[in-house]
Amino acid sequence: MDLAGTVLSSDGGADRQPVRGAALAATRSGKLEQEKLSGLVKRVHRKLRRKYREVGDFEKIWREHCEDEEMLSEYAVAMKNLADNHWARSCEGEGRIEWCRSVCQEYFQDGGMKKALDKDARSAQHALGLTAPSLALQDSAPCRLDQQSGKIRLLDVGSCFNPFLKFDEFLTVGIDIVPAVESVHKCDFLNMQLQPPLQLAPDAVDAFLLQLRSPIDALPAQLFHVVVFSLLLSYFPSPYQRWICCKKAHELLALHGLLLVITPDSSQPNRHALMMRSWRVAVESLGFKRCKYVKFSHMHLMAFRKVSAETSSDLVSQNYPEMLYIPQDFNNAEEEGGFSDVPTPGRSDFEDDQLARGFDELPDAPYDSDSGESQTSSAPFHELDDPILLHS
Ligand SMILES: C[S@@+](CC[C@H](N)C(=O)[O-])C[C@H]1O[C@@H](n2cnc3c(N)ncnc32)[C@H](O)[C@@H]1O
Repeated sequence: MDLAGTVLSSDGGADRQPVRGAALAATRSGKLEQEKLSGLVKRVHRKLRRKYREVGDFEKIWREHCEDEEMLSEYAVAMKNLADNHWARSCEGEGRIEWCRSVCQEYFQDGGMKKALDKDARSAQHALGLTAPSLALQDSAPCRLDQQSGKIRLLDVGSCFNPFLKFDEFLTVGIDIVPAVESVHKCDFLNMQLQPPLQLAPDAVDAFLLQLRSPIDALPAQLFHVVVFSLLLSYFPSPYQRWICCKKAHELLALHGLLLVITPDSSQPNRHALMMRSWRVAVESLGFKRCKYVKFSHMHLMAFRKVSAETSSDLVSQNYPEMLYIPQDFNNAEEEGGFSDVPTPGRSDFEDDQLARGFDELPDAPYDSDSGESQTSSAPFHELDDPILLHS
């Protein structure tokens, strides 16, 4: 191999060698750029966590964080660049968006919602000891999609570059503290206010969404069929902010709507089984029921149905917000480069029991643990292959 990476061959292909060398060089420089961009994103996450640990006052550090426009703009450009030029080019990174899309199609368009409601009704009958079909089963009319446009109203929180905009079946509202593209509205979801639900016909609700302009400070409750948190919750340095987001999502969703949560984790499926069980309990406590859970190489992907009209937030008897933890919440060594993915304290009997039960949770990729359906027959899901970013 010469200095430019040209490989000598015996088949007279010397004229192809410079091309191959150039391709190798381009791949290498692409990788380097990807690492640089991922590093920038990762540094922003780390800085926020470090400040939270040092200062403790989340309101204060969040205000300062949102005021640092230069840093946030660099972050937004880096995320968009990663999506456009690195993940998209190789199909990496598209997986999570395609997964969200296919879950919505199955649920809203291919009878998934009706199946879920019928199942709920059967379980309720069973619990009451009934055998004959009851009214509940016959009347399980799903929340109707807009009769005019038939579009699925989707709120993408932390949208950055608006990845759902290109899909016709969605009426997408993308929001972000620092939008990377014009179609995303500026909005801090943590501080966004909720208004009473709109009392409008479905087509007027669509018109309302289409006329929204930046910045968005408030949104009416029960407005959306889907809320997406794609790589959002781990942005926050404390479980409490994750909890606030999930609670708000519940309030913003129509009954039977879906919350889709994607969170990074490059470890083996069973490594954080206890953590994912904990997330499930916390999110379900708000009035959701998890209906899908898959683990890709670098992330967990979960779908929760809104099953109760009321948003319950019983913070007294259980410490639900704390249950939305991530390994980095406990990791003090990450700044020194001694990043270890998860704390490893000794376990109590109770924790052992919880851990054992956690293993019941696990999807055996590509198996979907909650629907009980194999995904091998569905369209292939590509996985985000950027452990550098995902370990941030
Ligand atoms: C890791 S990026 C994920 C981008 C995109 N959803 C994806 O899956 O590639 C997290 C995004 O969440 C945004 N974000 C963080 N806190 C937010 C908040 N309180 N309200 C709205 N967006 C927020 C960030 O600005 C950033 O664009």
